[in-house]
Amino acid sequence: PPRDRKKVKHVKHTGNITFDEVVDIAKTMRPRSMAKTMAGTVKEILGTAQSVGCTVDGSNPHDIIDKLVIGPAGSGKSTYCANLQRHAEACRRRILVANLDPAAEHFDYQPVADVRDLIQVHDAMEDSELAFGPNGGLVFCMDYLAHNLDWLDNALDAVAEDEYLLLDCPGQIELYCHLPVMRQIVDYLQSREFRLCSVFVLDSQFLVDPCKLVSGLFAALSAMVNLELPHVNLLSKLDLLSRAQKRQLADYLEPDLAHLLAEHGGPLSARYAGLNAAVVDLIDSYIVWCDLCHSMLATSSA
Ligand SMILES: Nc1nc2c(ncn2[C@@H]2O[C@H](COP(=O)(O)OP(=O)(O)OP(=O)(O)O)[C@@H](O)[C@H]2O)c(=O)[nH]1
Repeated sequence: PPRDRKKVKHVKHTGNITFDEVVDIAKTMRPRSMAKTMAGTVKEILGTAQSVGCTVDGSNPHDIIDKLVIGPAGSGKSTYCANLQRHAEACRRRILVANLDPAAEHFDYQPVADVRDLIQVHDAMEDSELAFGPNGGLVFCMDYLAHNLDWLDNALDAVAEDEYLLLDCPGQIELYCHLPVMRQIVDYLQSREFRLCSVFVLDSQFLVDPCKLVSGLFAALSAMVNLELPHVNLLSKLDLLSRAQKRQLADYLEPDLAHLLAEHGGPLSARYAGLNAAVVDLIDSYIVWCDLCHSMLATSSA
């Protein structure tokens, strides 16, 4: 509100802005921001909104405390959940993890709920009538869960309102990109007052090759559009990057994609210049570049 700054103190802001407005403000403030990346500037703006009492899309910026951990197979979702739970324990805090992967064979966290108590992928594969293969079996199991969501509700009954919950999801990328099942689960959890955001775990190998980078970001983008949740991209396995790749990483965290594709997109890049320009435009319009990095090996994390 307009005010005389010298006379009117302790003004309470009760406004609301949309997340798109936060991103627009971050773009304007970027040259003055101390953050290394655009995502950092967005966080600065969110922090300011929080401190002046302004909500974002109707929620307090700190309100999101349940994370749907998604991403391609083997990208490190379960490892991230286990590490976060261990880290919380070391800080004398509590993070609960629920396993939503009916095909999980091993994970290193103590689950508060485990979908395998409802159905396992082997059930769908070994049933002589169903006789699914591993991928079809997993989709069948997730569909079964979506039709039995009261089970999930009961299993998560122990989770108090202000507790921090991670949902470790399966690695089949089609569940997030075009099948309706994860969206049904998300909608149900939101109707039960879970305040969700999605964490899309992406192997950092994706980030040091421009073509793989585009394909990884497209997968992340389609999950973001399909689930319509606040979305964070998280890079895993940084310890597996070579020294040279680690040096390159900074360029890829906030890249000039058009330049990267033109320089390193392979022999076809000139022929597909128009398509590449459209791809770059689409990604630039929707993705706030990721700067959250994670490594299983704490000593070599970036
Ligand atoms: N070196 C290294 N290995 C990792 C890291 N994170 C995960 N891994 C390894 O990558 C493999 C897959 O990790 P998971 O955490 O099971 O991956 P996931 O995404 O849960 O896998 P799915 O549930 O099968 O999709 C395991 O062998 C992990 O030990 C990391 O930061 N560094």
